[in-house]
Amino acid sequence: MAKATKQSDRVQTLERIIAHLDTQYEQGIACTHPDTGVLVSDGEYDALRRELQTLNPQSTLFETATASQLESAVAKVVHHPPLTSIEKASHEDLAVQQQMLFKWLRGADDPAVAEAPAGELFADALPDDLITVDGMSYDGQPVVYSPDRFYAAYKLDGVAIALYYEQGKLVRAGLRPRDGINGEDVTAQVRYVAGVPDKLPKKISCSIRGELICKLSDFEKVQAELADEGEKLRANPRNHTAGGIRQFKNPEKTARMRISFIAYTIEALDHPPYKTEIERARWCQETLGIHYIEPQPFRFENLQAMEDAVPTLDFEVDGVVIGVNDLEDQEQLGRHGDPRTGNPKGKIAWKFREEEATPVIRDIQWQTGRTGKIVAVAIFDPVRLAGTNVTRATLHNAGFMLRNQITIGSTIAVRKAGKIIPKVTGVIAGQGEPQFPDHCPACKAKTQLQQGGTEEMLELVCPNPDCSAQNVHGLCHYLSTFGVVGLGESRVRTMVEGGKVATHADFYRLELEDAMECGLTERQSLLALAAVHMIPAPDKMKNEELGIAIATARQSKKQVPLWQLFAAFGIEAAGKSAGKALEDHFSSFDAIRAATVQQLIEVGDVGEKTAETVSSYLSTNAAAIDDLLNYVEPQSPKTGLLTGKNFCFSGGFPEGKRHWEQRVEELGGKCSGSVSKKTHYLVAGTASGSKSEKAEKLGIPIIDTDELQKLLQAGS
Ligand SMILES: NC(=O)c1ccc[n+]([C@@H]2O[C@H](COP(=O)([O-])OP(=O)(O)OC[C@H]3O[C@@H](n4cnc5c(N)ncnc54)[C@H](O)[C@@H]3O)[C@@H](O)[C@H]2O)c1
Ligand SMILES: [Zn+2]
Repeated sequence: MAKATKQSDRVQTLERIIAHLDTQYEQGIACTHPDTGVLVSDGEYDALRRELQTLNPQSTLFETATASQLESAVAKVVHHPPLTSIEKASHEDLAVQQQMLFKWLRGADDPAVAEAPAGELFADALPDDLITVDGMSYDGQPVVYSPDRFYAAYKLDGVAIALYYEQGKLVRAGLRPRDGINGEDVTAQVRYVAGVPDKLPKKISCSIRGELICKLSDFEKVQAELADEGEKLRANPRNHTAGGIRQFKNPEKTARMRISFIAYTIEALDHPPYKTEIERARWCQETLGIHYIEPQPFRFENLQAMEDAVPTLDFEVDGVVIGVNDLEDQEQLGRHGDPRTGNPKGKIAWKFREEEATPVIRDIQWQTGRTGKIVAVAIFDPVRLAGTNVTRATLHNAGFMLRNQITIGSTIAVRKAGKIIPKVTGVIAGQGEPQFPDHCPACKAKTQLQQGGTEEMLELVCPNPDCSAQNVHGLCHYLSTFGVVGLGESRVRTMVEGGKVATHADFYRLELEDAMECGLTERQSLLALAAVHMIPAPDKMKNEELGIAIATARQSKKQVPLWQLFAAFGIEAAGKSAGKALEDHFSSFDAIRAATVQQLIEVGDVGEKTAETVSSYLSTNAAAIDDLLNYVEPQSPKTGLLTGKNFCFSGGFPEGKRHWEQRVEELGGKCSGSVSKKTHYLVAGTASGSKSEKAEKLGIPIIDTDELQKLLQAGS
């Protein structure tokens, strides 16, 4: 009795945890354990599901594709046929995972192999060209399978979607829902997804299914743009994609998310000109021109080679899908559970394994960041994980260390999957009271433990506003916001530690001798000054020329856009977009400085907390800002004949895009990187591609630089 109760408690707990994780997964936010707040890896998640499957195979949780509790009010697309999931071969023990695959191979093989009685697989009567997996056995027999029976394709780690075409035209698109049937309608958003054509080259009706992903090269750009705007970075491409496609209020925002589509199946096409998965992929690529994930004939030994090749791909994958190549045979195998919405028996997903190592912490390094948070990094002897040597990993925050009792000498579990940054998931042995430094490693101020959002988020912070580490990071942020290149963290630190730079204004007062007193050579010092004064191509200039250029630059104040100056301060949660909103609203820096918290809140895009932080920053640093204004002059937005007009430039311009943008801005016009309903003109240069198409669709006038010149002259 007691045992049964314990088991049903565990079942309930598992159902609660899995539903919580599925909801986060669907929302595209980090998947964290509901009780501990610690990140849950896919492998750990899969293990929870397996545990539930063993304890209660009848759990209602298995009746739907996911247990997400996300209730979405948006319109739905009814999927026909339903969008299902795939059974998985996944286990922390490789031998067990292989047995899962072998069992499936046997069951899905040609009837002559699948139904052969034990011991007869090698009898002469059976097909003699079977492929044997060396040294492996399943159910007491050698592992064999029919050649050409199966295909293998990478399993894309993205967001599943079905596109519906009628007579060759895109009419609907819906995400994969928990019930497999009623998916969120993203028809408006997919028009901004790369690789989703509005029209097919053939007037066919069908449903093309695949994954929305953010290519790794695009993801880098997304992160750089977010960093630029002072926004929070995304945890990974999949989470970014899941959130990025759900732009229900402003579908055109999807364009900025840089999402792409890759297909993996086509459904509901009458008289398909293909019979196998491999033929279907080729037809989709070659005839429809749609990127299809490439299937190849399955060979067990190739699984490792496919995993080894992952670093060469420009998108994230989390395994290999293996399926029956002949589409009719695949269909005939049927489904697990519900005959419509159950997972297909003709496919299995081989999940790449997360590798785990258990090193002993030799040392813990503490580092203070720009906002004063002090993070702990565990240092250990090199361990080999997913193809790389790992010697350090972050210990997240003070709350994590306290909860897990992590200290020097503790044996920790470190996991890594593919390209993902190694992660400490827990402690194995040698627990001990963590020691937090009493003093900031940089400025020696007394540290504080500070509650984050939840108890799990307990942070160690340096409360000293003059902390050198915070200061170095803050000064670097200031320079990089203005696009200063050639003056990186180590040079800035040298000058801060040498006592020559403490405030933004100090950069502009810095003399050659000052920099040299910090230990830089004459050349290094000149290059540092040239960077501050933004002298173009300084490394091509001789010392003497550089000296003259710097002296000339010093004579006038630097003119900087108001919003950029504001963003450069690095005020928490107030970056580029807050700067632009404030600039729009107040038009002058003096007006922003004079504004009350209440007046700041009235600005769209500025919340109460941000308004308070901004106001307190501006008053606390009033003297330093006055000082800085001796050297830089914030440029209020121009007003002129183009005020209120939005421009977008696309393609190449011999004079450079920036040249034209500046001229538009001088007359009060605004320039943005993407076309939306608010755009008044698209200025097309050479090879202006998708933006022109979009402008055309939205009925926005497309002009060339001759026509722009006329607008500018009318304005001047
Ligand atoms: N870390 C967590 O807490 C957490 C939480 C929820 C889900 N997850 C992850 O998500 C998975 C659960 O999602 P699921 O059950 O829908 O499975 P899944 O999304 O991992 O796999 C099934 C899907 O794979 C996609 N797919 C990609 N490439 C394909 C190809 N070449 N051919 C066919 N289909 C392809 C299809 O969209 C299909 O629906 C878990 O296994 C886990 O890894 C993790
Ligand atoms: Zn400090």
